[in-house]
Amino acid sequence: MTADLFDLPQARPAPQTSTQPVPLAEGAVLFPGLALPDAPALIRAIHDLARIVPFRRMETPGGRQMSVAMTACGESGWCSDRNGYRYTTHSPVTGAPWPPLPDAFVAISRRATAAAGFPKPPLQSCLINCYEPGARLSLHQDRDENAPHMPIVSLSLGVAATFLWGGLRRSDPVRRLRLAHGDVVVWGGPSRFVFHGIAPLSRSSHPETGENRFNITFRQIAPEE
Ligand SMILES: O=C(O)CCC(=O)C(=O)O
Ligand SMILES: [Fe+2]
Repeated sequence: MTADLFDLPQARPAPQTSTQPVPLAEGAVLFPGLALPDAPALIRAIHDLARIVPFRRMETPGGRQMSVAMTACGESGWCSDRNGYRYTTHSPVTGAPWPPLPDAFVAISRRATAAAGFPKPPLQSCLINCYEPGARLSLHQDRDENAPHMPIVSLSLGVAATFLWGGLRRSDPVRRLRLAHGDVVVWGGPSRFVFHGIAPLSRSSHPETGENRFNITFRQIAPEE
């Protein structure tokens, strides 16, 4: 894969249909447009979930407010506050268990995982991120889960973003990839702990989400189901 494919976020036009998978590293692949047919149902499900547990901008352990607003569903949901990052079985906001995964979520997690060649889909937890213009997620590893053999499945909906895809060390070079509406990235195996993030979201608009970008990530958080 040549570097210039990745260096220019605008180099790849937003696909109207799915196109060929783009390998990112061993165990990591981008599926342009894989979730496009499911996008309206996924977005409806996000709005339904947000009525049960509203999006909120959580505090980091260092006391800063995240620019990305989050909610969750599944057996467990990811939370951050002054005490650290963790998964909880109940929403700290409602005190109730997190809502179950909507059927449309389960279906796309299964499809993407199979397409990437992993034997089982991660379905225990789903984090939903809402980015407004300027919101970002700095370079990090997903390592609050206790199931290193299971991949992360990540879907992008709405306004396109620049995905930062690094290496296993924070200091490794970082590629910039455009993630458009309906794109899916799966990373696992030797890429499970690759550093990644999202550059500040540009102000733009999408017919299905307005100025927002939604991201859904599926994770397995315990060694066995
Ligand atoms: O928004 C994205 O595409 C990435 C989200 C992410 O890395 C995370 O939620 O841990
Ligand atoms: Fe992440």
